[in-house]
Amino acid sequence: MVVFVNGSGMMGSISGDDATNGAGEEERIFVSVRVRPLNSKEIDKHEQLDWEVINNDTIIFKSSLPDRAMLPTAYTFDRVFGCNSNTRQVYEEGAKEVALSVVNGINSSIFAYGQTSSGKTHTMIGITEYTVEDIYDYIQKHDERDFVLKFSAMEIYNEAVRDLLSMDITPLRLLDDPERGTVVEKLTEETLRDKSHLMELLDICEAQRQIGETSLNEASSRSHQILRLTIESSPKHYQPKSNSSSLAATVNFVDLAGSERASQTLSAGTGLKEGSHINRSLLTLGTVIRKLSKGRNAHVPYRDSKLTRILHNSLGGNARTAIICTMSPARSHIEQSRNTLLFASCAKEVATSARVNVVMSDKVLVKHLRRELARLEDELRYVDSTHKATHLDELKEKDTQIVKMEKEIRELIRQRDIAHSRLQELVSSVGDGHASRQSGESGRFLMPHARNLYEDGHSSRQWDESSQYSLQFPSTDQAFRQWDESSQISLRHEHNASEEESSVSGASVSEASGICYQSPEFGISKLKIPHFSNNYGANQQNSMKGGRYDPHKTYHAPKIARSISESSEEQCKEVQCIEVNDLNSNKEDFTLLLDEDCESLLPASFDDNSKSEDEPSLKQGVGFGLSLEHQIRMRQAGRQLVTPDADESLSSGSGDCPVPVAQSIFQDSKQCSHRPPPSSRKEIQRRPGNDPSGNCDPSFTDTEVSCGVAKKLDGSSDEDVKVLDIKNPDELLKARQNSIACEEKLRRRHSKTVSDMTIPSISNFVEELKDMAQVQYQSQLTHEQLETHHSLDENHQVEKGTKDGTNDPCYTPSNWPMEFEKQQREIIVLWDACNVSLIHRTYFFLLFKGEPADSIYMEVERRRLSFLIKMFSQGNENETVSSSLKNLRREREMLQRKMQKRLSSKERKALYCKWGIELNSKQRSMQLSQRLWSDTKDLEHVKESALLVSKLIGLLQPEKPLKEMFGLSFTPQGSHRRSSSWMRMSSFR
Ligand SMILES: Nc1ncnc2c1ncn2[C@@H]1O[C@H](COP(=O)(O)OP(=O)(O)OP(=O)(O)O)[C@@H](O)[C@H]1O
Repeated sequence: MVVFVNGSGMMGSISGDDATNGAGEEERIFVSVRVRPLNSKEIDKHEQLDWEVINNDTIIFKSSLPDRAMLPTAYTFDRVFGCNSNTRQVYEEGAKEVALSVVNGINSSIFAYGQTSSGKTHTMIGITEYTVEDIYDYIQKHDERDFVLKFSAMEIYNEAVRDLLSMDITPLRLLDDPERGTVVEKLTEETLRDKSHLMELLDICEAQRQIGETSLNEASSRSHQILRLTIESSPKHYQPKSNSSSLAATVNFVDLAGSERASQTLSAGTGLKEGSHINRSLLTLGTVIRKLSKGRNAHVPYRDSKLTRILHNSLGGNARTAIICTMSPARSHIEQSRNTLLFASCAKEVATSARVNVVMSDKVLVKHLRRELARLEDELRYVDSTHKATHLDELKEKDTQIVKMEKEIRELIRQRDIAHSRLQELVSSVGDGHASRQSGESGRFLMPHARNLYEDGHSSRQWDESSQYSLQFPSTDQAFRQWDESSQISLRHEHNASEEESSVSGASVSEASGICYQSPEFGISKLKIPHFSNNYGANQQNSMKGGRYDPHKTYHAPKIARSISESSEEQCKEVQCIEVNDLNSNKEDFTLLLDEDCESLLPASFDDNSKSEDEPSLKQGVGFGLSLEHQIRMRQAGRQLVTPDADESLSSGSGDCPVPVAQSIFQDSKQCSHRPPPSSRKEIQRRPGNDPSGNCDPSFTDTEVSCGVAKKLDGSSDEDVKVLDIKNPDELLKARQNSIACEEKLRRRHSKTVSDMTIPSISNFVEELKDMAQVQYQSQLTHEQLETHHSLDENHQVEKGTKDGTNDPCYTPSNWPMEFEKQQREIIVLWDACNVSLIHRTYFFLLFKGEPADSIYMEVERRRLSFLIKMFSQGNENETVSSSLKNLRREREMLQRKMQKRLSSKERKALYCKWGIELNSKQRSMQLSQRLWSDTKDLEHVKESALLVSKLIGLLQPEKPLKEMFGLSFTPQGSHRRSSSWMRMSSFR
């Protein structure tokens, strides 16, 4: 409940927040009785004192009259004041606590009830003054709050409400406000300036009050007077945590008219009417008090009189109430005194529920709202700042997470790079390990497995004699016809193979030995196809277990990638072979390996733009048509050729067949059975010397071949090699028959080159060239050593070598510039005739420009191309040419697409004009692609073709000396080659 006091002084009640006001507790009306002393008239009449205050709360009737014997003798109230009690004491002990509740926001009322001249006015004047004094004293002590005191005064005379602070005697209406209750319309409410101001107003009220002379009181108050003091208070400074409530409460000082009977007042006329109104209000007051004293369920007739209507809240509402009943002790007033005590007794039973009122005037409300607004704004700023702080914290946390993740990513990238580097190291170290462990072991071959190459350096396993082997042999009749028996003996001795088995087809074959043989004519040989038991399917396995190699099937490179994690138990026994028909799947396997582990091996000269959907095989091949494994092997082969074992074994060799050398190569070759497939099945079947029984396949087209140099091993003349008649395939074939191994490799390279659209990196291209040159160099060197070892005419050889330089692997003709041009033109023609890859031509053309050291590379290339010419002339021409043309066409298509990607529109137009292509023609880029390397006689055209191709494939700075860039130098060291030829191998690297 909130008491609202407006500016007009109207009072009412509205619903409020009781929780903030304190729960109202029922409190009985504080009832006290004050007995005044006998006045002069009573003294004069010698009035008997029938009442005696025996203590602070009890008054007794001590009359000795017989008719009064039935009366109660004692009345007990909250407080009883005797004749000697002064008003101060009455205030302090009977009214102060209730009256000062107003400063705490609690409405209060102090009533004075009693018959006329009993001392009501006398008491209430004193109570009012003392209360005012204490209120101002309280205000003075509570300077933390602002107080506003307002005063109003009214009287109810003849049931008319009159404003005692106004000269207007027009009765005031009572209004019923649904929120504030009964309000007195237009009642004057003065805001007090100070205490004196209040005193002045009190004087005015006293002067205004209806006073009449009665028989009992010369200045009898004929009306009910209500003095109303309203106190509003609020804290001076807003303090959110403290009590900042604004309070407003009213204290009513009610001086009732005398409750005597009209007859007692001896009044008549106006006095009678006056008395009837007085009694009506008092009768209603008594009824209300009596009703309230019996409980609140009964109807309380507040509205029966204006007095009870106005004092509704003070009697049965939220106000604290104190009633001071005054009485005369004189026997003559015994009846009125008894009635007063009866009224007091009823009032003592009435309870009210006082509550603290948070009172808001408009001004206070505005002030309060402003303060509340400020508080909310402060809170909003606080919340906003807190929210911002939280948001910033979240951002900081996310930033920290991002930094952490970036760090992890960098770490993962670093680990990946380390893994790649480690992989490369392992690949190299494993290869080296194989080479070093193979030499000098007789009867057993270290059989590396492709998988092991990528595992660790201890992956080499002894060749298991229980394994199934099949052998493949040189692909020409000549190879077998010229087979030297001594080599078979040596091999049998070396590998404990059965002679019977070795003599099959005129060539040594042993299913159990798994050896390779070297033809003295061809300078190399090798081959083994270890058994195919695992990973190749039961049919294949069964077909090979009996030593029967199906000549109608071709086999080639093993699966590498999948083998990395497989059981090592299997690794020494079999090398997986895959039919050529499975080439695609094999490629996928290899791709898998490279994708996962060998990405770092990709040539750096290709940027990301070089990748396209058209070139998914970029990673499928590393190097120029040769596998990574092959490159490793080739390096091993080079080392094997110059190991001390080779020298020691010279004596066991015979003639032109250097067994140790052959063995070295052979052993090495055994590691490399995972090679590309033959070009076709027909090719195998047509090969001379092919054993149709199936025990061996002399074609060994699906085996890895180490390149020897026929001309030096079979003693053929230098001219046979160096002077090529490309118009005479038969002659070419005859001249190259002694280099079958090399041819095989070249053929494989050719096959690989034309069949694989991978753009080889120039670095790998160079590596292979160096391998090739290295083999040739060593072959020549070995041949020279063999001749010396077998006590040939050394002087003659030295003289011959010195004379014509042919004993020097790095021999360069004195007229090399002219010779170079001649060979270059020859090679260009051969490239075109063999449908060699344009990229290969480009690399080669840009690398070798006529320096003396280029001679060996030119020689190698010429041999390779000569071999291809021979291949074309062996009845396989149609198929081989078709295949090479097909791949060349694919390469041109790839280059065409590159034009679209790497060349701007402007550049393309310039090229079309330069190359004589109509700008309005269709498929201009294809036309340009078709014209690349098309004119073999125009060296300028060749050069432009090379430069354009190099640009299309992303070769950086093709004009620069590429040979130096890629370490492709071949430095002859003729003066020391006999004593330290093996050391000179470093010059190839
Ligand atoms: N306790 C008292 N001590 C001394 N004098 C008193 C006391 N009470 C009343 N009087 C005196 O009695 C006279 C009448 O008192 P008062 O006017 O207060 O009576 P009243 O009850 O108000 O009468 P009415 O109802 O007619 O107004 C006054 O002169 C007053 O001074």
